[in-house]
Amino acid sequence: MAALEAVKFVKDNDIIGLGTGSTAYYAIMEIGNLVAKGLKVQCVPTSVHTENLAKSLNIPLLELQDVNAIDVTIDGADEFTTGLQLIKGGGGALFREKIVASLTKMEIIIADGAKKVELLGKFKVPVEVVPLALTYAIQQIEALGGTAELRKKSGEVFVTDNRNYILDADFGLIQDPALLAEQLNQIEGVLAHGLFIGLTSMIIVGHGENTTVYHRN
Ligand SMILES: O=C[C@H](O)[C@H](O)[C@H](O)COP(=O)(O)O
Repeated sequence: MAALEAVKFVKDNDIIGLGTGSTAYYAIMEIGNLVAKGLKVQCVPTSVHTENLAKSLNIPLLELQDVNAIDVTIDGADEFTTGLQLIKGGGGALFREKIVASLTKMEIIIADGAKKVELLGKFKVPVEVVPLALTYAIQQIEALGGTAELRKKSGEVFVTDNRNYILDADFGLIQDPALLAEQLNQIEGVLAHGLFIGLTSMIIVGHGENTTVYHRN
């Protein structure tokens, strides 16, 4: 329901950012339906997985490096506050998602109500790190009071679409996400992290057949 509500903001001739994950999937499927019925949009995927899904639906695509601005992006989140702060990157797509969000005029997050929190941080903060900087980045995260665990999938080190690693960083409940976001940005070798602060226009939360919308103040 949240995905269908979000897709109502998509108009003919828009450039649309396509998020990544099991929630964004529903929005991409709906955009595919509308494109098949004649909607004229061009889309920017936030991951290789989303790119492949969009191609399978014949959704016209643009390369991220060729785009100056994006009208609407629909993406998911791993945690959110009603103040529109997010943790993203549970699926490892955080870097492209952050570039796309930063280029986007209306960033719409769609999520299940169970992801709503008072304070971010129960979900570990994904930090994408250039492999050479792994040990240094772990030291720096520890110096900030966190612990960092190298993400693995099926027993193998998880490698992002950009050929980097993910550290899942635990800082406990985060009192000042904007400050932590800046501190993580200062670590050499960190490409991006999953704290999305000041990037979201609205969050649409699905509850069964109903939705609740949180707007930027
Ligand atoms: O890297 C993945 C993205 O940030 C997703 O938007 C996030 O992990 C939420 O995914 P899902 O909708 O599958 O819970």
